[in-house]
Amino acid sequence: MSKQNLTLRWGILATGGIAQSFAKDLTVDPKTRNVTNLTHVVEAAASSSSKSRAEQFLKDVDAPSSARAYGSYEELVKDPNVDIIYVATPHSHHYQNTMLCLNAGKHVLCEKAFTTNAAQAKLLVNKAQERGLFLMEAVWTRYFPISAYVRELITSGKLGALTRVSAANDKAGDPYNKHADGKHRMVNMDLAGGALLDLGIYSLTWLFQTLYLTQPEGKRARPSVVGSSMKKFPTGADTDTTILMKFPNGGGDEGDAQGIATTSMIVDSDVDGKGTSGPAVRIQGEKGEVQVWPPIYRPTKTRLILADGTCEDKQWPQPGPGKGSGWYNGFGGDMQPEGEGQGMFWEADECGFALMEGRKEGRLEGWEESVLIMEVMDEVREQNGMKYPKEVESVEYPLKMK
Ligand SMILES: NC(=O)C1=CN([C@@H]2O[C@H](COP(=O)(O)OP(=O)(O)OC[C@H]3O[C@@H](n4cnc5c(N)ncnc54)[C@H](OP(=O)(O)O)[C@@H]3O)[C@@H](O)[C@H]2O)C=CC1
Ligand SMILES: O=C1OC[C@@H](O)[C@H](O)[C@H]1O
Repeated sequence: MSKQNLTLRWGILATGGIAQSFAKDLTVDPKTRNVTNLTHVVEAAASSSSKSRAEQFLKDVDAPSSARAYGSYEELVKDPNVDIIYVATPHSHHYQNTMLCLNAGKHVLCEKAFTTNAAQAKLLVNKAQERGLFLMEAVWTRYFPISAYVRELITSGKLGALTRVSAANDKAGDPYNKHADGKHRMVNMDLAGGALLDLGIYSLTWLFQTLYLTQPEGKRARPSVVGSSMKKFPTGADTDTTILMKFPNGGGDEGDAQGIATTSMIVDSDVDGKGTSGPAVRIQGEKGEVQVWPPIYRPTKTRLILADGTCEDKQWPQPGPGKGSGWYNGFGGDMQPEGEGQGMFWEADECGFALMEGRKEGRLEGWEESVLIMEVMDEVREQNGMKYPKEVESVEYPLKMK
């Protein structure tokens, strides 16, 4: 029987940029997004650096005074009052950290990219299945109302059969000047850096949520990578990646659709930060198209253009008020407009709804799709000779990481 109400007690694993944003978003009143049966609480946080860092984190995110601070992840997963853990470490560590949580019997929301490769992702899924635990990759964008609107335009037939989706997630970070030492997680191979896993995942997300998720469940046809190209930083991490894909039945009865996913940390999809560069996602069907403005991981504007003359702009502000920014993107910069929440609460809500309903997977990106997207990224890396260090791609557990 499903539960009627839930207070979800979160443990935050790691205290970096996105952990701050996520924890602050948990404090946004759920009623501002019409959620009345679910509340979130930051119950505990852990830092691998020190207990005092976790204490400071809890203060910074306005956690209740009863929240516990731990100086190791191992202590956090033993806390009996934590229901679910948000894993907010670099990609390189997701497999080890998530496995630690699952082994301790905790539900997990793990930041994107899910793991460094599909083999690791499959093992996490197997573990969650075996232990009867909830596990979801934190692709927050999927749970936004703007994404629901776009998917509905497709499934209702308003755009007609889809022919092509192109999606660009470009975030100029000036790595050659600012991160030439190669230590920043975006360019550091030891931390599974690179545009593909960090930014390209969102371009793929738009391809998949429009051309794959919209196909009837059980009948979703596996897409293929037709080709790809990469430019690399001296460390070996990709700075620019372009992927061409074919989605069988992505165009419904009309057959295949094409997907073009691009990503860069050299150029920007939103050059002046004001939207002047135009849309970064175009979803094109035989009756018209819908466009999505950058940044495509947190978009707030769409334009629907139909062959019948319709041209409709919509704004999609995030509910709030948020707690100000702790918002950090790969190369710094504050993306959160004043008064708005970041928007990470939608995925947090999904975790709560799933637990109330007894579901183990996310509604809008289940295990099969997360693994499939990792397989696509594996293939693109393979095509371009991009390998992470052995221990980073290892499936051995436990493995002491750098
Ligand atoms: N959804 C979104 O919009 C965003 C998602 N992300 C994702 O979140 C994850 C973390 O990114 P972000 O918060 O920007 O990263 P940060 O570098 O800001 O934070 C990462 C944290 O991980 C912990 N950590 C553990 N081991 C290591 C290690 N060897 N090297 C560095 N840090 C380590 C540290 O916390 P401690 O010392 O406390 O243990 C550190 O503060 C990534 O998966 C990224 O893709 C990032 C930005 C935006
Ligand atoms: O998930 C993310 O979204 C915003 C980006 O700037 C950041 O690098 C990435 O990790």
